[in-house]
Amino acid sequence: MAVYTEVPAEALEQFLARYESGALLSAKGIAEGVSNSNFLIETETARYILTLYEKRIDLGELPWFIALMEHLADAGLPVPHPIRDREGAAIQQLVGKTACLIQYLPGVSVSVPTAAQARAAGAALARLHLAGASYTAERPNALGLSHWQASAAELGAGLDSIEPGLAAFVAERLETLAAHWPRNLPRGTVHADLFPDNVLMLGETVTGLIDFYFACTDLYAYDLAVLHAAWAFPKDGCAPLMDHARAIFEGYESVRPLSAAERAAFPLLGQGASLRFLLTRAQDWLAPPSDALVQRKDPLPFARRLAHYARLDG
Ligand SMILES: Nc1ncnc2c1ncn2[C@@H]1O[C@H](COP(=O)(O)OP(=O)(O)O)[C@@H](O)[C@H]1O
Ligand SMILES: N[C@@H](CCOP(=O)(O)O)C(=O)O
Repeated sequence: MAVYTEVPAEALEQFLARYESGALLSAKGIAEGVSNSNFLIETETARYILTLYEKRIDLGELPWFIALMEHLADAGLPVPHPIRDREGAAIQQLVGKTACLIQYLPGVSVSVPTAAQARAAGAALARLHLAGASYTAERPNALGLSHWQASAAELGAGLDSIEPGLAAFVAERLETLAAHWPRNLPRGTVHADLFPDNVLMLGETVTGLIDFYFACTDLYAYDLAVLHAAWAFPKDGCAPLMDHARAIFEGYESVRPLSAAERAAFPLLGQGASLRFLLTRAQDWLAPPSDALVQRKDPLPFARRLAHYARLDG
Protein backbone atom coordinates (compact mmCIF):
# COMPACT_ATOMS: atom_id res chain seq x y z
CA MET A 1 0.00 0.00 0.00
CA ALA A 2 1.77 3.13 -1.13
CA VAL A 3 0.23 5.80 1.02
CA TYR A 4 2.81 6.66 3.63
CA THR A 5 1.56 10.17 4.30
CA GLU A 6 -2.05 11.17 4.89
CA VAL A 7 -3.21 14.51 3.53
CA PRO A 8 -6.13 16.16 5.36
CA ALA A 9 -8.84 17.47 3.01
CA GLU A 10 -8.36 21.05 4.25
CA ALA A 11 -4.63 20.99 3.41
CA LEU A 12 -5.43 19.57 -0.02
CA GLU A 13 -8.03 22.26 -0.71
CA GLN A 14 -5.52 24.97 0.18
CA PHE A 15 -2.88 23.28 -1.98
CA LEU A 16 -5.19 23.08 -5.02
CA ALA A 17 -6.07 26.77 -4.63
CA ARG A 18 -2.59 27.50 -6.07
CA TYR A 19 -3.67 25.93 -9.39
CA GLU A 20 -6.24 26.58 -12.10
CA SER A 21 -7.63 23.14 -11.29
CA GLY A 22 -11.02 24.10 -9.85
CA ALA A 23 -12.28 22.95 -6.47
CA LEU A 24 -11.57 19.54 -4.95
CA LEU A 25 -14.27 16.91 -5.44
CA SER A 26 -12.52 13.78 -4.15
CA ALA A 27 -9.14 12.31 -3.19
CA LYS A 28 -8.28 8.63 -2.90
CA GLY A 29 -5.02 6.95 -1.93
CA ILE A 30 -3.59 4.64 -4.62
CA ALA A 31 -2.56 1.21 -3.36
CA GLU A 32 -0.09 0.40 -6.18
CA GLY A 33 3.53 1.54 -6.15
CA VAL A 34 6.17 1.25 -3.50
CA SER A 35 8.30 4.38 -3.47
CA ASN A 36 6.03 7.40 -3.08
CA SER A 37 2.58 8.25 -1.75
CA ASN A 38 0.16 8.69 -4.65
CA PHE A 39 -3.41 10.01 -4.63
CA LEU A 40 -6.03 10.17 -7.34
CA ILE A 41 -7.52 13.67 -7.15
CA GLU A 42 -10.73 14.79 -8.82
CA THR A 43 -11.53 18.44 -9.15
CA GLU A 44 -14.31 20.32 -10.93
CA THR A 45 -12.23 20.33 -14.13
CA ALA A 46 -10.06 17.21 -14.29
CA ARG A 47 -8.41 14.21 -12.64
CA TYR A 48 -4.86 14.42 -11.36
CA ILE A 49 -2.26 12.29 -9.64
CA LEU A 50 -0.77 13.88 -6.54
CA THR A 51 2.63 12.44 -5.65
CA LEU A 52 4.27 13.03 -2.28
CA TYR A 53 7.95 12.12 -2.44
CA GLU A 54 9.04 9.84 0.35
CA LYS A 55 12.55 9.08 1.50
CA ARG A 56 13.57 6.85 -1.41
CA ILE A 57 13.93 9.83 -3.76
CA ASP A 58 16.85 12.26 -3.66
CA LEU A 59 14.94 15.55 -3.73
CA GLY A 60 17.94 17.37 -5.24
CA GLU A 61 17.34 15.32 -8.38
CA LEU A 62 13.63 16.01 -8.61
CA PRO A 63 13.96 19.00 -11.01
CA TRP A 64 15.83 16.72 -13.47
CA PHE A 65 13.01 14.12 -13.40
CA ILE A 66 10.23 16.70 -13.63
CA ALA A 67 11.89 18.52 -16.55
CA LEU A 68 12.38 15.17 -18.31
CA MET A 69 8.69 14.28 -17.96
CA GLU A 70 7.77 17.70 -19.31
CA HIS A 71 10.20 17.31 -22.23
CA LEU A 72 8.80 13.90 -23.21
CA ALA A 73 5.16 14.96 -22.77
CA ASP A 74 5.80 18.09 -24.89
CA ALA A 75 7.26 15.79 -27.55
CA GLY A 76 3.90 13.99 -27.72
CA LEU A 77 4.78 10.86 -25.79
CA PRO A 78 2.15 9.41 -23.42
CA VAL A 79 4.04 10.79 -20.43
CA PRO A 80 2.10 12.78 -17.81
CA HIS A 81 2.65 16.54 -17.76
CA PRO A 82 3.71 17.84 -14.37
CA ILE A 83 1.15 20.57 -13.60
CA ARG A 84 2.45 24.07 -12.85
CA ASP A 85 0.70 26.41 -10.44
CA ARG A 86 -0.23 30.02 -11.32
CA GLU A 87 3.34 31.08 -10.57
CA GLY A 88 4.86 28.39 -12.77
CA ALA A 89 6.05 26.09 -9.98
CA ALA A 90 5.67 22.31 -10.42
CA ILE A 91 7.53 21.21 -7.28
CA GLN A 92 5.66 22.09 -4.09
CA GLN A 93 5.51 21.47 -0.36
CA LEU A 94 2.46 19.80 1.19
CA VAL A 95 2.09 18.52 4.78
CA GLY A 96 5.86 18.72 5.22
CA LYS A 97 6.60 16.65 2.11
CA THR A 98 7.80 17.63 -1.35
CA ALA A 99 4.91 17.11 -3.75
CA CYS A 100 3.93 17.38 -7.40
CA LEU A 101 0.54 17.46 -9.10
CA ILE A 102 0.70 15.35 -12.26
CA GLN A 103 -1.59 14.87 -15.22
CA TYR A 104 -3.79 11.78 -14.87
CA LEU A 105 -3.47 9.34 -17.77
CA PRO A 106 -6.01 6.61 -18.54
CA GLY A 107 -5.09 2.95 -18.77
CA VAL A 108 -4.10 0.06 -16.52
CA SER A 109 -0.84 -1.74 -15.82
CA VAL A 110 -1.15 -5.26 -17.14
CA SER A 111 0.03 -8.01 -14.82
CA VAL A 112 0.34 -10.73 -17.48
CA PRO A 113 1.25 -8.92 -20.73
CA THR A 114 0.49 -10.50 -24.09
CA ALA A 115 3.10 -10.55 -26.86
CA ALA A 116 1.21 -7.74 -28.62
CA GLN A 117 1.36 -5.62 -25.47
CA ALA A 118 5.09 -6.39 -25.11
CA ARG A 119 5.56 -5.24 -28.73
CA ALA A 120 3.76 -1.97 -27.97
CA ALA A 121 5.94 -1.45 -24.89
CA GLY A 122 9.08 -2.04 -26.98
CA ALA A 123 7.96 0.53 -29.55
CA ALA A 124 7.10 3.04 -26.79
CA LEU A 125 10.58 2.62 -25.30
CA ALA A 126 12.19 3.36 -28.66
CA ARG A 127 10.04 6.50 -29.01
CA LEU A 128 11.15 7.54 -25.55
CA HIS A 129 14.79 7.11 -26.62
CA LEU A 130 14.30 9.22 -29.76
CA ALA A 131 12.41 11.98 -27.94
CA GLY A 132 14.82 11.89 -24.99
CA ALA A 133 17.83 12.45 -27.24
CA SER A 134 17.15 16.21 -27.19
CA TYR A 135 17.02 16.21 -23.37
CA THR A 136 20.70 16.87 -23.01
CA ALA A 137 21.05 17.35 -19.25
CA GLU A 138 22.83 14.25 -18.01
CA ARG A 139 22.19 12.13 -14.95
CA PRO A 140 24.64 9.24 -14.39
CA ASN A 141 23.06 5.87 -13.65
CA ALA A 142 23.44 5.46 -9.88
CA LEU A 143 22.47 1.78 -10.27
CA GLY A 144 25.12 0.82 -12.84
CA LEU A 145 28.14 -1.49 -12.77
CA SER A 146 29.96 0.19 -9.87
CA HIS A 147 26.77 0.05 -7.77
CA TRP A 148 26.37 -3.65 -8.58
CA GLN A 149 29.94 -4.29 -7.43
CA ALA A 150 29.50 -2.32 -4.20
CA SER A 151 26.11 -3.87 -3.50
CA ALA A 152 27.31 -7.45 -4.10
CA ALA A 153 30.30 -6.83 -1.81
CA GLU A 154 28.01 -5.43 0.89
CA LEU A 155 25.51 -8.28 0.64
CA GLY A 156 28.32 -10.86 0.56
CA ALA A 157 27.35 -14.26 1.86
CA GLY A 158 23.88 -12.89 2.69
CA LEU A 159 23.05 -13.75 -0.92
CA ASP A 160 23.54 -17.43 -0.02
CA SER A 161 20.76 -17.17 2.55
CA ILE A 162 18.42 -16.36 -0.34
CA GLU A 163 19.72 -19.33 -2.30
CA PRO A 164 22.87 -21.39 -1.63
CA GLY A 165 25.54 -20.59 -4.22
CA LEU A 166 24.04 -17.23 -5.21
CA ALA A 167 26.99 -15.17 -3.87
CA ALA A 168 29.51 -17.10 -5.97
CA PHE A 169 27.30 -16.95 -9.05
CA VAL A 170 26.89 -13.18 -8.71
CA ALA A 171 30.64 -12.69 -8.13
CA GLU A 172 31.47 -14.75 -11.21
CA ARG A 173 28.99 -12.84 -13.41
CA LEU A 174 30.25 -9.51 -12.08
CA GLU A 175 33.79 -10.39 -13.15
CA THR A 176 32.58 -11.05 -16.68
CA LEU A 177 30.52 -7.87 -16.74
CA ALA A 178 33.38 -5.73 -15.42
CA ALA A 179 35.72 -7.17 -18.06
CA HIS A 180 33.36 -6.84 -21.03
CA TRP A 181 30.73 -4.18 -20.26
CA PRO A 182 30.23 -2.26 -23.53
CA ARG A 183 31.18 1.42 -23.32
CA ASN A 184 30.77 2.63 -26.88
CA LEU A 185 27.17 1.83 -27.73
CA PRO A 186 24.67 4.65 -28.43
CA ARG A 187 23.58 6.33 -25.20
CA GLY A 188 21.17 9.00 -24.05
CA THR A 189 18.22 9.43 -21.74
CA VAL A 190 16.75 6.12 -20.61
CA HIS A 191 13.86 5.13 -18.33
CA ALA A 192 15.80 2.28 -16.65
CA ASP A 193 12.73 0.72 -14.95
CA LEU A 194 10.12 0.17 -17.67
CA PHE A 195 8.42 -2.81 -16.02
CA PRO A 196 4.78 -3.60 -16.83
CA ASP A 197 3.69 -1.72 -13.68
CA ASN A 198 5.19 1.46 -15.12
CA VAL A 199 3.29 1.26 -18.41
CA LEU A 200 -0.42 2.10 -18.62
CA MET A 201 -2.30 0.39 -21.44
CA LEU A 202 -5.75 0.24 -22.98
CA GLY A 203 -5.86 -3.03 -24.87
CA GLU A 204 -2.69 -3.04 -26.97
CA THR A 205 -2.18 0.71 -26.89
CA VAL A 206 0.29 2.34 -24.54
CA THR A 207 -1.52 5.23 -22.86
CA GLY A 208 1.02 6.07 -20.18
CA LEU A 209 4.71 5.78 -19.35
CA ILE A 210 5.18 6.61 -15.69
CA ASP A 211 7.60 6.45 -12.75
CA PHE A 212 10.67 8.20 -14.16
CA TYR A 213 12.54 8.26 -10.86
CA PHE A 214 15.29 5.86 -11.99
CA ALA A 215 15.69 7.59 -15.38
CA CYS A 216 19.26 8.50 -16.23
CA THR A 217 21.81 8.76 -19.03
CA ASP A 218 22.90 5.30 -20.13
CA LEU A 219 23.02 2.86 -23.07
CA TYR A 220 19.76 2.64 -25.04
CA ALA A 221 20.27 -1.09 -25.52
CA TYR A 222 20.66 -1.51 -21.75
CA ASP A 223 17.23 0.07 -21.31
CA LEU A 224 15.86 -2.39 -23.87
CA ALA A 225 17.49 -5.21 -21.87
CA VAL A 226 15.70 -3.98 -18.72
CA LEU A 227 12.40 -4.05 -20.60
CA HIS A 228 13.22 -7.50 -22.00
CA ALA A 229 14.09 -8.90 -18.54
CA ALA A 230 10.84 -7.46 -17.16
CA TRP A 231 8.39 -8.37 -19.99
CA ALA A 232 9.72 -11.46 -21.75
CA PHE A 233 9.51 -14.00 -18.91
CA PRO A 234 6.65 -15.68 -17.08
CA LYS A 235 6.33 -14.25 -13.56
CA ASP A 236 8.74 -16.61 -11.79
CA GLY A 237 10.07 -18.46 -14.81
CA CYS A 238 13.60 -18.92 -16.05
CA ALA A 239 12.90 -19.54 -19.75
CA PRO A 240 11.80 -16.55 -21.84
CA LEU A 241 8.48 -16.48 -23.66
CA MET A 242 9.78 -16.58 -27.21
CA ASP A 243 6.80 -14.71 -28.74
CA HIS A 244 7.20 -11.92 -26.23
CA ALA A 245 10.98 -11.75 -26.68
CA ARG A 246 10.61 -11.50 -30.47
CA ALA A 247 7.78 -8.99 -30.22
CA ILE A 248 9.81 -6.68 -27.96
CA PHE A 249 12.63 -6.49 -30.52
CA GLU A 250 10.19 -6.06 -33.42
CA GLY A 251 8.36 -3.27 -31.62
CA TYR A 252 11.54 -1.48 -30.62
CA GLU A 253 13.17 -1.82 -34.05
CA SER A 254 10.05 -0.63 -35.84
CA VAL A 255 10.98 2.77 -34.37
CA ARG A 256 14.72 2.63 -33.68
CA PRO A 257 16.70 -0.14 -35.42
CA LEU A 258 19.54 -1.57 -33.32
CA SER A 259 23.12 -1.62 -34.57
CA ALA A 260 24.95 -4.94 -34.95
CA ALA A 261 27.07 -4.00 -31.92
CA GLU A 262 23.97 -3.36 -29.78
CA ARG A 263 22.51 -6.70 -30.80
CA ALA A 264 25.78 -8.54 -30.13
CA ALA A 265 26.00 -6.99 -26.65
CA PHE A 266 22.49 -8.08 -25.69
CA PRO A 267 23.42 -11.18 -23.63
CA LEU A 268 25.77 -9.03 -21.52
CA LEU A 269 23.25 -6.21 -21.21
CA GLY A 270 20.56 -8.68 -20.14
CA GLN A 271 22.89 -9.96 -17.43
CA GLY A 272 23.49 -6.40 -16.25
CA ALA A 273 19.76 -5.66 -16.19
CA SER A 274 19.02 -8.88 -14.28
CA LEU A 275 21.79 -8.17 -11.76
CA ARG A 276 20.52 -4.65 -11.16
CA PHE A 277 17.08 -5.91 -10.07
CA LEU A 278 18.44 -9.02 -8.35
CA LEU A 279 20.67 -6.84 -6.16
CA THR A 280 18.19 -4.08 -5.26
CA ARG A 281 15.58 -6.71 -4.47
CA ALA A 282 18.15 -8.70 -2.41
CA GLN A 283 19.02 -5.55 -0.43
CA ASP A 284 15.37 -5.04 0.49
CA TRP A 285 14.91 -8.77 1.10
CA LEU A 286 17.80 -9.07 3.55
CA ALA A 287 17.48 -5.67 5.25
CA PRO A 288 13.89 -4.54 4.80
CA PRO A 289 13.70 -0.77 5.07
CA SER A 290 12.43 0.30 8.49
CA ASP A 291 9.32 1.54 6.69
CA ALA A 292 7.26 -1.61 7.06
CA LEU A 293 5.02 -0.60 4.17
CA VAL A 294 7.73 -1.10 1.57
CA GLN A 295 6.88 -4.27 -0.33
CA ARG A 296 9.68 -6.81 -0.64
CA LYS A 297 9.98 -8.31 -4.10
CA ASP A 298 11.46 -11.77 -4.64
CA PRO A 299 15.03 -11.51 -6.01
CA LEU A 300 15.17 -15.08 -7.33
CA PRO A 301 13.31 -14.61 -10.64
CA PHE A 302 16.10 -12.22 -11.60
CA ALA A 303 18.76 -14.78 -10.62
CA ARG A 304 17.04 -17.14 -13.09
CA ARG A 305 17.04 -14.45 -15.78
CA LEU A 306 20.70 -13.72 -15.09
CA ALA A 307 21.45 -17.41 -15.65
CA HIS A 308 19.44 -17.34 -18.88
CA TYR A 309 21.37 -14.38 -20.35
CA ALA A 310 24.67 -15.90 -19.12
CA ARG A 311 23.88 -19.06 -21.11
CA LEU A 312 23.25 -16.93 -24.22
CA ASP A 313 26.63 -15.29 -23.61
CA GLY A 314 28.40 -18.62 -23.21
N1 LIG B 1 0.04 9.92 -14.36
C1 LIG B 1 -0.67 8.88 -13.92
N2 LIG B 1 -1.89 8.63 -14.42
C2 LIG B 1 -2.63 7.59 -13.94
N3 LIG B 1 -2.24 6.76 -12.95
C3 LIG B 1 -1.02 6.97 -12.41
C4 LIG B 1 -0.17 8.02 -12.86
N4 LIG B 1 0.96 8.00 -12.12
C5 LIG B 1 0.83 6.98 -11.26
N5 LIG B 1 -0.37 6.36 -11.42
C6 LIG B 1 -0.89 5.23 -10.63
O1 LIG B 1 -0.20 5.18 -9.41
C7 LIG B 1 0.48 3.92 -9.25
C8 LIG B 1 1.80 4.13 -8.54
O2 LIG B 1 2.61 5.03 -9.29
P1 LIG B 1 4.18 4.85 -9.39
O3 LIG B 1 4.73 6.08 -9.99
O4 LIG B 1 4.51 3.55 -10.06
O5 LIG B 1 4.56 4.76 -7.84
P2 LIG B 1 5.92 4.30 -7.16
O6 LIG B 1 6.97 5.27 -7.63
O7 LIG B 1 5.62 4.41 -5.70
O8 LIG B 1 6.21 2.90 -7.62
C9 LIG B 1 0.59 3.36 -10.64
O9 LIG B 1 0.62 1.96 -10.65
C10 LIG B 1 -0.68 3.90 -11.32
O10 LIG B 1 -1.77 3.06 -10.98
N1 LIG C 1 10.78 -2.40 -10.82
C1 LIG C 1 11.62 -2.70 -9.70
C2 LIG C 1 11.34 -1.98 -8.43
C3 LIG C 1 11.01 -0.51 -8.56
O1 LIG C 1 9.67 -0.38 -8.22
P1 LIG C 1 8.69 0.67 -8.95
O2 LIG C 1 7.33 0.33 -8.42
O3 LIG C 1 9.20 2.03 -8.52
O4 LIG C 1 8.80 0.42 -10.43
C4 LIG C 1 11.58 -4.21 -9.37
O5 LIG C 1 10.67 -4.87 -9.88
O6 LIG C 1 12.43 -4.66 -8.61
